[in-house]
Amino acid sequence: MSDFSSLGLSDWLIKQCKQLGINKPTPVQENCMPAILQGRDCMGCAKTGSGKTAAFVLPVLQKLSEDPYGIFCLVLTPTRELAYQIAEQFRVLGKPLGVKDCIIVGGMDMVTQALELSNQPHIVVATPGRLADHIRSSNTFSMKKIQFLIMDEADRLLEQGCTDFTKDLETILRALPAKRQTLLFSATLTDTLQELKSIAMNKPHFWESKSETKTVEELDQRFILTPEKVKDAYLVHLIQKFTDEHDDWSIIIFTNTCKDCQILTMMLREFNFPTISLHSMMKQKQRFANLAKFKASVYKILIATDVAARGLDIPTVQVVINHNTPGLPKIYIHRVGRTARAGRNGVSITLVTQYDIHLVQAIEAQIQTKLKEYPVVEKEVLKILTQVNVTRRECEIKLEATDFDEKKEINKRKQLILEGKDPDLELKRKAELEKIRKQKKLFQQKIQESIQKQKHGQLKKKLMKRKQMKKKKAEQETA
Ligand SMILES: Nc1ncnc2c1ncn2[C@@H]1O[C@H](COP(=O)(O)OP(=O)(O)OP(=O)(O)O)[C@@H](O)[C@H]1O
Repeated sequence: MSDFSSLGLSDWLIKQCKQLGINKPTPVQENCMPAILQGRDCMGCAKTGSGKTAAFVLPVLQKLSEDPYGIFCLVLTPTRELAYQIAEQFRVLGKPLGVKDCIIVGGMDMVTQALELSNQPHIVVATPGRLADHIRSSNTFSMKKIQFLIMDEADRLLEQGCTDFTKDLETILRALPAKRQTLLFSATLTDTLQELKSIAMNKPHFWESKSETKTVEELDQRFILTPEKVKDAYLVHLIQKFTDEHDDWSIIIFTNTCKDCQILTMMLREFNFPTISLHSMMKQKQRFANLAKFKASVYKILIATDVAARGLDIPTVQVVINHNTPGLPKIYIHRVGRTARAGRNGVSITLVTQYDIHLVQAIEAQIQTKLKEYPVVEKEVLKILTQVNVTRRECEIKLEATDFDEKKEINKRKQLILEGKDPDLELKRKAELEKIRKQKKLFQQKIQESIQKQKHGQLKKKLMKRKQMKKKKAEQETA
């Protein structure tokens, strides 16, 4: 394995790395940094926790030190928390350079951000939506001279999931110079490879770690098969067990929805577990505050939606629990990747109901690893089942008494207005679509039924015919 200096990194940066305990390059750094330093576009696909951030931060800082100006580099990332984490890496590693960074994310004051942008920071780290808003509404900054465009979690930025970034990305790309270096990184690039290649146009250097498995070896991947109604009791049992056995462990629990995240947080608090939550229906300042408290181990348990699935680097996390089985293998890979980072060990436990078995099979096929059953004394779980379910119901009632659902509705309407749509018209359109969908389903059901009837009728006819022939034959034989 080579060292940082043979990869072309300057002494001052090597010294900075040493201070952070980064002594030898990881494979993604070893294979991507020389190409970036040579001025090439680069696409790097390596497992979670393998040091992809430093693989782009270090060469950018080196190039910035040779010709410092603002805005030199733009980093795009799908979540606000991740934007802060990346900016921090630039700040820490680039300390001797006095790097000026600026974070442009939603949920924070736009005027302050506009001012910071006009001060020509060296590095801008942004989520696409808010940056596109600034580009559309302001002419006090220019990104026409940027040297680097970096898309971290690049596949997420390009996929059309619940947050679709494509329109904002178009706006941003139009504001950038064609002559630039484009760097794309993720642990799961392959699904969107073609789209990514069109963004990194200059024959990018593509590097992918050559392992068959998609998750790290240090991760012990487990599952528990449970009926839906017993899930929460398993969860409480597992947390009790982990907290009894380990003082210094942190746990992340992933849930499917914001509401589930909120209810589980309330429930675990009723059991006196130091729990805090992170989901997109919280105010941004609260999100940052909660994450900071979790990172500082003030709270040992974080319950989060997939807003925390990608990129977050919290070394104390030893356990990831999937309260629901992720619908996509890719989401599973990122979620469980919040533990067992940078060579550390970790455990992931996925709660699986009988309806999720096909999802587990898809996950196993993708990661090329079989999940092992996590041993639990079922008697212990059944002992707390009633208490857990009653507590959950109480929390649900408490939440219903708040304006949680109402807030969700308001947030949805706000989002539609921001997208330039009329919320009432949109609701009508959705209702009509739903009606058409139902009619279509009904129609398909009817067709299926008539096909079945027809088949049944044909079969009946065949059987009758056969019977008649048999009868005729028998009569002929007796005659
Ligand atoms: N060469 C290195 N040696 C030791 N530790 C490193 C090295 N490079 C980075 N690290 C550390 O490894 C941890 C994980 O790095 P990073 O967050 O960049 O992972 P990642 O590959 O981006 O993961 P993800 O896909 O989950 O975003 C960080 O704490 C980082 O400081």
